[in-house]
Amino acid sequence: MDDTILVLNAGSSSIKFQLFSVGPGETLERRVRGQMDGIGTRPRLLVRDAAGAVLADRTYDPREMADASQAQDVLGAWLVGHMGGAPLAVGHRVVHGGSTHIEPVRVDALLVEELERLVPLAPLHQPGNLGPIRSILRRRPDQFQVACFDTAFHRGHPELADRFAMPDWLYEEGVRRYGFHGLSYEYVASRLPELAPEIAGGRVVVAHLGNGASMCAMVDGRSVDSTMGFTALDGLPMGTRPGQLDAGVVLYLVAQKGMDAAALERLLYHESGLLALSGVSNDVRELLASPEPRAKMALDFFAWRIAQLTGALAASMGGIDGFVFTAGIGENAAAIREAVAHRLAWLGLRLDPAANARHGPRISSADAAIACYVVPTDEELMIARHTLAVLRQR
Ligand SMILES: Nc1ncnc2c1ncn2[C@@H]1O[C@H](COP(=O)(O)OP(=O)(O)O)[C@@H](O)[C@H]1O
Ligand SMILES: CC(=O)OP(=O)(O)O
Ligand SMILES: [Mg+2]
Repeated sequence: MDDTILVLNAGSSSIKFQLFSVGPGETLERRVRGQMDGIGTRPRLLVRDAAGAVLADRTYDPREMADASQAQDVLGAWLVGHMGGAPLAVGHRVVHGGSTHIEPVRVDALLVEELERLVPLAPLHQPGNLGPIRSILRRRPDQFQVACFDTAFHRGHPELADRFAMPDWLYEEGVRRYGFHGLSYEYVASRLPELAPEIAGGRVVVAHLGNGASMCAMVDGRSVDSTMGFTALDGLPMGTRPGQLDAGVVLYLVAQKGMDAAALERLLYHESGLLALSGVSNDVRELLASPEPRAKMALDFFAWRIAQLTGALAASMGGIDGFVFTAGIGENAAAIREAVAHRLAWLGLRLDPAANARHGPRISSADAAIACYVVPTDEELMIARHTLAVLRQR
């Protein structure tokens, strides 16, 4: 196992992992790819080898896997049993790096302590990211571990995109628009020169549509704006998060409804979004299959907000040359892509229905003014590249 890199990516609805072997010339070759999802509802562990053959496919009783920390324990046990030894390094996605942590960095106890302070800024993710780091640090203190930050790719934003219109002291203490899904955007940016050379150097909106969803304004492969802000609550509506919200709603809930921080956190991170609008599910697969009018309304709301915020990001870039869909919904839901394109027809986004149905890569029609692509993301590969680089710098 001493030539492998293990990568863990804990998202809001899943824990993904991949095992890579480091080949000659520092190439990374995927050996195993797995995912634990449906945590709390229909927990399922699905693991495949590089050729796609299923290595494990197990479902669990939701009562024995009600939260992410139980899922981590089960996954940890599976990995220990199947990896046959310690990897060269473990790379982790850490959703919030705050204003000080930008570059991927080797993990030590002090770092974990600092990242722990950011838990209130990413309560849905940071605990799930730090749990495995802490547990490996405890069991195998010498294991080389690297933290890669979801906020890093956005740290070069111009001042206007980095600020709220609020007093300076808040900005100074870190109340800024960070942006997230940066590892995904960084990976997409690395793929564009090969997959979409005509837009790679131009102005591109990348839509990362998963259970968490955001969009990035990318100019020449660099992020200049994002729909997410201080936390992963801003911007688009998501599985269980509302997206952009008038701050007056929060004041009203506190002053008139007596909600405390814990109740607000539950409402804003777990009980809003597509789940609340539809009353059916946070999972777009279920919403697409549902006959409920509210499920259709929730999906309309999603597409409408994506279209609206595309206008905002295009304004940040002074125009738009390309649009890229990625992540669970963006890569798989042709109907959502079609609904977004329909609402952006005025901007010149038009799809080729056959290409859209086969999920790309290029899905825009020949007469479209904006080139449109589906680019499957690979946050784990991005993390593995960073992890190897930090390991070699040692
Ligand atoms: N075939 C599909 N059709 C529509 N939506 C899908 C499909 N497959 C996955 N999804 C959506 O993708 C979401 C998960 O995306 P993913 O990027 O893995 O999320 P996260 O990393 O936030 O856990 C699911 O909630 C589901 O709504
Ligand atoms: C930042 C974020 O929302 O991540 P995810 O989509 O993995 O939940
Ligand atoms: Mg994700």
